[in-house]
Amino acid sequence: MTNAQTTEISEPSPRETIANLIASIVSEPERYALFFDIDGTLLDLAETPDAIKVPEGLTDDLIALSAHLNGALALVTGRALSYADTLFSPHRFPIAGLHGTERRLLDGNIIRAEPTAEFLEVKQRLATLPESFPGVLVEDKGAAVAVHFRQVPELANHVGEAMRVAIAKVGAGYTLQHGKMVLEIRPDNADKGGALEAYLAEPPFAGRIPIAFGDDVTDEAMFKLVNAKGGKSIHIGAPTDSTIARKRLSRPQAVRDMIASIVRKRLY
Ligand SMILES: O=P(O)(O)OC[C@H]1O[C@H](O[C@H]2O[C@H](CO)[C@@H](O)[C@H](O)[C@H]2O)[C@H](O)[C@@H](O)[C@@H]1O
Repeated sequence: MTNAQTTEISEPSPRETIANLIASIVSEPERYALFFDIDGTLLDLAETPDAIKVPEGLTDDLIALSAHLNGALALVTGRALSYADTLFSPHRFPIAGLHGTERRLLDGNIIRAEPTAEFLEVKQRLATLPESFPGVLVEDKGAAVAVHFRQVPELANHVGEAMRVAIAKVGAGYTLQHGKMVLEIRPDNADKGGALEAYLAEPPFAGRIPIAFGDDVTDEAMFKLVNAKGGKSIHIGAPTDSTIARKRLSRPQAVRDMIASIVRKRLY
């Protein structure tokens, strides 16, 4: 699906520009709730899952932005919640992990689907996939498993076939999640849209206009929910990317610049 409605917000537009979105968040923080995807949105993509870098200053800027919004800032990621926590340690943001299928509540408790015996067995078998397909990387995320082929794109079809067989064996309660150079098996109890909806039902998010930033297929569920609620959906990527988001930023650096700009402006 080509998105003819996506507008480049880094360039002036008659309706809304990145500058006036920043100005609104600076002057009326109580109106907005911000939701950020991590890989490809806050952070630049890397060759392997563990090679990502959190740029200096980003955690402090996110903490300041969160304080400005009275805490209405959440990370909604495909990463395991526990891993995402380590990226921004020691601060603990509200986080929904594994594509929205696990979520930390206000009281600190985490809701998550318990892995089935079938899933655990299949995960164990998938761990041996690199023996047959060198270069393929298996990421064990606890209640989900990702198989990456970024370093061996020529093996995409083989990974696809292996994952179709795997998901059939896992059976009920799981779904095959597509992503950037990756295929994952994750619980089907929720998605990123469901996670946003749950956040928007509780303080400090309730009653606010959602603004969601994301770059990947899994973020489309967030954009759908945000669009339905009259919020702002912002896709990170090229104008030709397929998305239902209504705004665009070109790359993670532009997201980080936007965050830094809000944080600096609110000080004056
Ligand atoms: O929802 P996100 O926060 O964007 O997480 C999506 C997946 O991100 C990671 O994989 C992606 O980023 C890697 C590091 O840059 C890259 O090597 C890989 O090709 C990308 O698919 C993460 O490893 C996955 O578990 C997340 O689901």
